[in-house]
Amino acid sequence: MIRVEQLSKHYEVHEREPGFLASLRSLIHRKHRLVKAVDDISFHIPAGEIVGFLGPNGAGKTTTMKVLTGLLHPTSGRVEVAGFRPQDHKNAFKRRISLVMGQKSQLIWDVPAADSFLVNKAIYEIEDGAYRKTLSELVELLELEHVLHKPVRQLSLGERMKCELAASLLHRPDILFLDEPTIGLDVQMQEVVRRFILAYNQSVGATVLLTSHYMGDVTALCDRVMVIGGGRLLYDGELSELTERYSPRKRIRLLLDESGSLDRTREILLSTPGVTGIQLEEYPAIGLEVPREQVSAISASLLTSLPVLDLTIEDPSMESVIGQAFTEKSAPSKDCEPKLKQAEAVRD
Ligand SMILES: Nc1ncnc2c1ncn2[C@@H]1O[C@H](COP(=O)(O)OP(=O)(O)OP(=O)(O)O)[C@@H](O)[C@H]1O
Repeated sequence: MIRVEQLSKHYEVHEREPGFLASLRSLIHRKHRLVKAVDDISFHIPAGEIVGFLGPNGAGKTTTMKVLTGLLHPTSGRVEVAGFRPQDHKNAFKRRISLVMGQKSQLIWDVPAADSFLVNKAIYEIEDGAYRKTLSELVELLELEHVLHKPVRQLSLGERMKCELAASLLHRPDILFLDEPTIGLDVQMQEVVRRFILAYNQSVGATVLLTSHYMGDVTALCDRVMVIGGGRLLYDGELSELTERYSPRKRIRLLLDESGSLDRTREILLSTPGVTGIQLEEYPAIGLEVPREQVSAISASLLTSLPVLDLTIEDPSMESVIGQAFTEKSAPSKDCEPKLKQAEAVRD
């Protein structure tokens, strides 16, 4: 559905030093610097898949999305989306895709969202029956009934985001590019948007490429992730594998019965092989780290040696996993090199 081969997008930026004289000098001698926003990346996303596109600020995620939707021309490489070259701007292509940018609004600020929807109806030439049917489905799924007729500027961020999603999906695209769709939303609203994306993916069979800094979005929606940094694709594979590779430890949280003594607890933890990162500051709540493959054995042992009221096992945050992936990429070990290279091959 989406095929990207050796895509690069480079910008030549004019650099000017501060100050009046430097401004004058730059009129004659212009200094340029090449910014490799996207640098030789290849991947393939089959129909119906939801893929998380992760990376730090300035990594090249938005640039890639803009190339995939035809907003930017690639400097080099081949891009094919639903059989189209996005840069050809064919109407048939535009009807298949949608780009939702959490940071940018497509709704008209001073009029109700319902009016913006009518504008989209006209742009995409949606016929009346199909429009009414899709609109009523979207209004129900996103619970938009009470906000549809208020001017957009009076809506809360969450209400506006739901209207943005509805506006973007009225033409029932089957390929979605979602750039930070939950940015700034509270936890409850993030959950509503996630559930909606999943429901849309399942009902339309839509292919989704999603960027987000909220790892909750990624873990809830994506089995596969691509990690980009400095314009290069650093990882392309299963989310679970990324977590296992770059985070070989899990966290165990324990809540103990206060009848036990702190000193005795410390002694037991220190004498349990594999336990590190012991946090006792909030005793009787305790945090510790254990090797991933020993998590069951150590949990079982702690349940017998300590007066445990509650035990939870957690994966590390995705931020720390990605941070680790970046550290290793800058100084790759023999072990991680093949996996990182795998990202450079096109997936079948
Ligand atoms: N029009 C442009 N001219 C010059 N450089 C640009 C331009 N657009 C983007 N860049 C640069 O390209 C790089 C990638 O930017 P991009 O917006 O794709 O990053 P991103 O991964 O989406 O980051 P964020 O998470 O902050 O949105 C950045 O270094 C950015 O400054």
